[in-house]
Amino acid sequence: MHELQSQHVSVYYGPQRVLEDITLDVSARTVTALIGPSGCGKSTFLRLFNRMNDFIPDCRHEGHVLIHGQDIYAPEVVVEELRKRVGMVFQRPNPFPKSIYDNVTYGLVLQGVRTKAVLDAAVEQALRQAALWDEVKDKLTQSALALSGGQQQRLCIARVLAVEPQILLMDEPASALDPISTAKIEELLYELKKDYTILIVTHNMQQAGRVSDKTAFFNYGRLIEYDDTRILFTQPRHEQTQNYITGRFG
Ligand SMILES: Nc1ncnc2c1ncn2[C@@H]1O[C@H](COP(=O)(O)OP(=O)(O)OP(=O)(O)O)[C@@H](O)[C@H]1O
Repeated sequence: MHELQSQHVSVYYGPQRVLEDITLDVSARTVTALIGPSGCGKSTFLRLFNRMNDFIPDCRHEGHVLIHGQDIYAPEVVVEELRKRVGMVFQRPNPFPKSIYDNVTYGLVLQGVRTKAVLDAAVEQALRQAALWDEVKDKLTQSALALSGGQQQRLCIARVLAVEPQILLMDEPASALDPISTAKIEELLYELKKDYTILIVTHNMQQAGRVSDKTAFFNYGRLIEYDDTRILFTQPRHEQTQNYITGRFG
């Protein structure tokens, strides 16, 4: 069974349709890159999977969005439970103005976990998974805001991982980072896909080529092409894809 499915999904902001009839299946434990020119609807598509678009007034969709075959917009779905299963990392690192430790434990504390040994273990595990443990293990009580941008972004990834989601949505997670931090995030994706299904929006073609198994190319709200990354970047079937990946527009 597919982990994520979008079946004939169209999305509207008020009267404006920004995604049109998107059908796409994503397998478990893969990285899928969403690419396309600015404004083509990548972030809107990403946000369907944790129902973040629910926060936007006048945003509505048609069609079905499924996780493990279940329609996540069905009335019986508890959105808070859904968001625990589907973590999200944003373009700019957004740590809370709290200690490194408190950032990582934030979600668990909200869930009612209070046992220090459990929280300690979760902090170490999440920071190791996010490839940050060695850099911060001696300063867990220091403010997260004192970390570098790249470290802050890995901390935000650790914060998401601590609540043990199954799916990670990443909206240009490396766009605000320097090349070394970007390389660390890319290495991390490679490790994380052993356990998680990852959707990542990126404007960086090389990055999409390096990190993803599948790539979906969007243009003007339509899914133009979706294929193995290797094929999409070397033998695209559509002229629009060819023009985009070779830098002729976007
Ligand atoms: N909150 C909103 N209200 C109204 N229109 C919106 C809203 N958010 C996005 N849009 C519009 O929906 C379309 C798709 O936007 P979206 O942010 O999903 O595109 P994107 O491909 O992620 O763009 P970018 O690469 O620039 O981040 C755009 O035309 C945008 O102006």
